[in-house]
Amino acid sequence: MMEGKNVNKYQAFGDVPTVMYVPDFITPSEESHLLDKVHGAPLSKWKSLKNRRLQNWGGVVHEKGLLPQDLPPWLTKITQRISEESGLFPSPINHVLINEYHPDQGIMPHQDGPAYFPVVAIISLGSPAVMDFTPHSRLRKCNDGKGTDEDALESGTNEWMDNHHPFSVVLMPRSLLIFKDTAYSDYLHGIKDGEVHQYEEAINEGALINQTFLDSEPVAAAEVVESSDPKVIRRTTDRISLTCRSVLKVHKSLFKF
Ligand SMILES: O=C(O)CCC(=O)C(=O)O
Ligand SMILES: [Fe+2]
Repeated sequence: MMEGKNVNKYQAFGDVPTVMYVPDFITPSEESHLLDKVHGAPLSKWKSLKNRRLQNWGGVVHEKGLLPQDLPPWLTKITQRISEESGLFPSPINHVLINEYHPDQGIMPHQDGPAYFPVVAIISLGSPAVMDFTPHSRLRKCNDGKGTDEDALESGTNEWMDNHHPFSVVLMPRSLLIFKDTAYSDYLHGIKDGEVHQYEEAINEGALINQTFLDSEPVAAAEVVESSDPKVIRRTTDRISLTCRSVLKVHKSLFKF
């Protein structure tokens, strides 16, 4: 696979080599443009779930592959850039899920489905949030084989095999997060409900220093507090994320499934 031309921007983190975070991947005006496009989509494009809304672009993902639909130009522009710069996608990004979260909404810890190539690129817009990664329950020490991921998350006192440990990434607006390989296969990822997200364990803390976040529009309604108890306060602005992935198996017609 070819290395991306800006591969040095795609810094991995210490013992979590399969997570990359690029602050300010897009400019404030690109952010506004993307937000306008997301909000300009027809209302019928939104699917409401219990705890968030989403738009599905690129077609319908089935267990066996993708029944494709062309991505609109405003999405191909950004996905081509991610693909070219990172050099991590084996084929064009052909699927984008757009999630919208109110400040008190999150997403349950989960793993992405088997239909996707195991590299995920997430662009964040609007309010910041903290994404938590938790090792899969099969990686617990003394695993009796019966533990569920819910058990693992609830007990909090788990010991993990090897160097698998829970960690978090602060997702600032305009940033790009990429996770792949081990982070994709051995961890669940999720975002807590609630307007305040702690981030003591954030692996990208260094990348947050000098963020011009508080000065920038249109997201001044949220705040990153650096103290002995660092946290992200989400306040009034929604967070919109673009989850960009490749589905390798593409079906030309429904009959070929
Ligand atoms: O909103 C995000 O950053 C994460 C979304 C996600 O994990 C997903 O759609 O599978
Ligand atoms: Fe996900």
